[in-house]
Amino acid sequence: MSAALLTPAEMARADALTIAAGTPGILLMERAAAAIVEAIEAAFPDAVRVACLAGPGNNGGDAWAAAAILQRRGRAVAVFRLQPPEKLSGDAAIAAQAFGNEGAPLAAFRPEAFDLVVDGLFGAGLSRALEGEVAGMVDRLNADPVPVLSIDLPSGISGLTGERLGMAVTATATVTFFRAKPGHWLEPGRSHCGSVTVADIGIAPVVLDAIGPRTFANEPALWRDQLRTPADAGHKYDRGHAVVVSGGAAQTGAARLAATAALRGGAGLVTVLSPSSAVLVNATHLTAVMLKRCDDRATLTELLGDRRLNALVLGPGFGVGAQARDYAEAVLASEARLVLDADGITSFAEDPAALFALAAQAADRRTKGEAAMVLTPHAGEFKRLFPDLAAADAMAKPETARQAAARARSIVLLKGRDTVIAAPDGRAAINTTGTPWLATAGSGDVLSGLVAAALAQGAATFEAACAAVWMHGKAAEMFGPGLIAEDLPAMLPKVFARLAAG
Ligand SMILES: NC(=O)C1=CN([C@@H]2O[C@H](COP(=O)(O)OP(=O)(O)OC[C@H]3O[C@@H](n4cnc5c(N)ncnc54)[C@H](O)[C@@H]3O)[C@@H](O)[C@H]2O)[C@@H](O)CC1
Ligand SMILES: Nc1ncnc2c1ncn2[C@@H]1O[C@H](COP(=O)(O)OP(=O)(O)O)[C@@H](O)[C@H]1O
Ligand SMILES: [K+]
Repeated sequence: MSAALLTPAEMARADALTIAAGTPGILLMERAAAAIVEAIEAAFPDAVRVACLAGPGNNGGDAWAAAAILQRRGRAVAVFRLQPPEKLSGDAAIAAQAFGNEGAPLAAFRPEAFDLVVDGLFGAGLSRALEGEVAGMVDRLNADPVPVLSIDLPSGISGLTGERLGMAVTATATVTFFRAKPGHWLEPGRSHCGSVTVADIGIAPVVLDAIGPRTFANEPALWRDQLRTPADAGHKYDRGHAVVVSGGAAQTGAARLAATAALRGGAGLVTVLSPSSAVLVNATHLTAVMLKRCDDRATLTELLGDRRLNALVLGPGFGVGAQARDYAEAVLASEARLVLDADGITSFAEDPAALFALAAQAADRRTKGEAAMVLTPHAGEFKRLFPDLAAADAMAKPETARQAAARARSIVLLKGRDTVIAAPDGRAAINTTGTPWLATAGSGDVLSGLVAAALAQGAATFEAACAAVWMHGKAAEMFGPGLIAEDLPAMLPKVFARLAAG
């Protein structure tokens, strides 16, 4: 549960359960303020003139409380507030009254007069778009180079969806409490947060049992126990046999990228299935990856009769059409799990329901109805299978992916900077790794191969997809600038070493 993300409503429940169990709200606020000050001391030790912007709710209360501590520690603190202390209520009123002066109206705030700005305007309670005086002020603040530390969330960012409600603060750093929120990881929220620190304010993790969060940060804690390391006396077949289907002679590179990634990702064996027309070109480029001829569905079905071939990638460079549909049907009728990507997805654009019915039958045959297919669309491909969900602008990305997964009875891995992986049972994970250098031809093919590697090695379908996405992003981070798709598989040994180090 350490990877759980809490929606603002769930976080309010965590607060309420903690308060009901005997911790006063003002104590939580004081601890939140102490965590903010600690973050300031670590990141901005030399900031002398500090402005604390205080909104009308408890986010403002945190700002008043932090202002008091900063002042005691010798910083020159000024509070600019939307409401004077006497107009506040609850814990925020207590914190504001304890500060010692009334602060100044927000209109008097000038960013250029400060070394650091603490943004305590709105957090979890943001309920509508920033407008008027506040919107203008945020605009001026964002245009000024002064660093900003946001309390809980950059004001204007929805903790639920990561959306900008009107206008939003662009922070240098954000300190949130107990657990991060989806809006810290979903774009554009993620880009507004700067570095995110999650502070312990004494909320007991046991409250999560009552809350039952369904959204997670995609971190190793979510899937580490599903990954296998080769056993001392292990055999290559213990690590599964991944299969990648190649396109015709002019489109073979994508399959080979996926195949290399599957092998580096730990599958014991990897075979490229190639149409006759492309066998020669594939043969010239493959070494550890094996090659087999396959020109029709009957051959594929026969090959999959060997149950050791347990995970298959279909789609990269394959071509859109009836043969892709036929092959997908053959794989979903077998015991192997399917990663359907790129052209494989597009081939079902005219009849997504047919694909979903095949996936449902395959899931029904598996233990506990576990998904037998991972769909790996980018936004454009997603729209082809789920046009109505893609059009529902107001829906948060995890919710969109979750509804798609339920409909397709499959794991849906919706790519982008904030890739989301969702399962039919409602779990959704937001990825935490990656760099914009991943936006390069062929990087999606590598990802498909990595998913197949984790499936081949026996990971549960949701966890396999999550692990692959994390490792793919981590490989890009560790490689750094200048990345092309070929570099990703080569980085995997370092990614595994990082994972092993904890
Ligand atoms: N006791 C607790 O429950 C704790 C709460 N904490 C803090 O409390 C915050 C949540 O507090 P609240 O629920 O009071 O919510 P906020 O302080 O985030 O905002 C709620 C207030 O802002 C107003 N508002 C919302 N959107 C607006 C807009 N666009 N323009 C103008 N006014 C707007 C609302 O009417 C309400 O008065 C968290 O973000 C966190 O910083 C922390 O102190 C930890 C403990
Ligand atoms: N700006 C970005 N930041 C981080 N990751 C990105 C970004 N843009 C794309 N990606 C990732 O790069 C990969 C691209 O996949 P895809 O769109 O299928 O490309 P291709 O078809 O060229 O292989 C996905 O894993 C996606 O999440
Ligand atoms: K804030």
